[in-house]
Amino acid sequence: MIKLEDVSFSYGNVPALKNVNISETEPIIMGLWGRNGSGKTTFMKLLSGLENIDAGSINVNGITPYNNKEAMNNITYIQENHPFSILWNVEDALRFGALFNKNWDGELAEHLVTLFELPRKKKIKNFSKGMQTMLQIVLGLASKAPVTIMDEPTNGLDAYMRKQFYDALLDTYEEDPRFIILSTHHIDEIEAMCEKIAIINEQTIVRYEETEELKMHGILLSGSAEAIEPLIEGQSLIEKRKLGKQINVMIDDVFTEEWKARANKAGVTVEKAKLQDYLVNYTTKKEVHKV
Ligand SMILES: Nc1ncnc2c1ncn2[C@@H]1O[C@H](COP(=O)(O)OP(=O)(O)OP(=O)(O)O)[C@@H](O)[C@H]1O
Repeated sequence: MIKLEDVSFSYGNVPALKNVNISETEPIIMGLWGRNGSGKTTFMKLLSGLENIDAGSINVNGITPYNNKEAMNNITYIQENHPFSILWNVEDALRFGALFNKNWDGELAEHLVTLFELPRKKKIKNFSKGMQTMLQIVLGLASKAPVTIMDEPTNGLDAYMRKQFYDALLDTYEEDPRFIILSTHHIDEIEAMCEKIAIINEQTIVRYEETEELKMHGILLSGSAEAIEPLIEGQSLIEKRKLGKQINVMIDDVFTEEWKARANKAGVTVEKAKLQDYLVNYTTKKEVHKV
């Protein structure tokens, strides 16, 4: 489905991606997580052929996307704040979708517009942030492109609408498996939908793993300095805070029964870190060191 080998890209003199390597052969739902400026948008632009790579090789569903008219038939990229015409309403957007997407599913589009309770005649420019996001989701899912890329698809959605999106995505994916990429800053909002997650940091993909595997990482310990210090010796710490006599640490390791037993024996509180917290610490590495 996608294969990038040693891909690099700069905006003029500004490097945005360096030596990116990632390969996925299955039509899965993939999460793309990274902090601000890490290179997510650039990565999605290269996949969709909006920009050309400077070095390396890129293959998306069998094609090199840049300057390739086949890209339109294979790849849909729904940007955050998609630039809809100021004159358009939902019906105009759907007509546009049908015109430019070979696999357009009009029935699905209608179903999603109803599900998301989008007004058909109101100008899109007067939509709320969440309503615009919902319309972007409609266009992304109804395009039925073999490779569908959606930038921040949960942005502005409330909990109820996120659930609607979640259900709609999984329904259409089950019916028509395809390669779907969802980018986000907030992994909690998409992790339940994604089989695998790619982590982008400092302009490259640093990890690409099964969500379940990634979720096992990050151990939080808190207790007195005397109890904690022997436990963390030799471990890779990605966060360390002192609160009076208490120390809180996050260890970059897999949360196991063995860890629980060790911590309990030492009288130290132990819990699994939230994935979002783990990723933030992993990519900032405020206190990365072997003790
Ligand atoms: N048009 C541009 N011209 C010059 N530099 C750019 C341009 N677009 C992005 N960059 C730079 O490329 C790097 C990667 O940016 P990119 O937009 O891909 O990150 P991002 O992960 O999508 O960020 P965010 O989450 O904040 O949207 C950043 O250093 C950014 O400043």
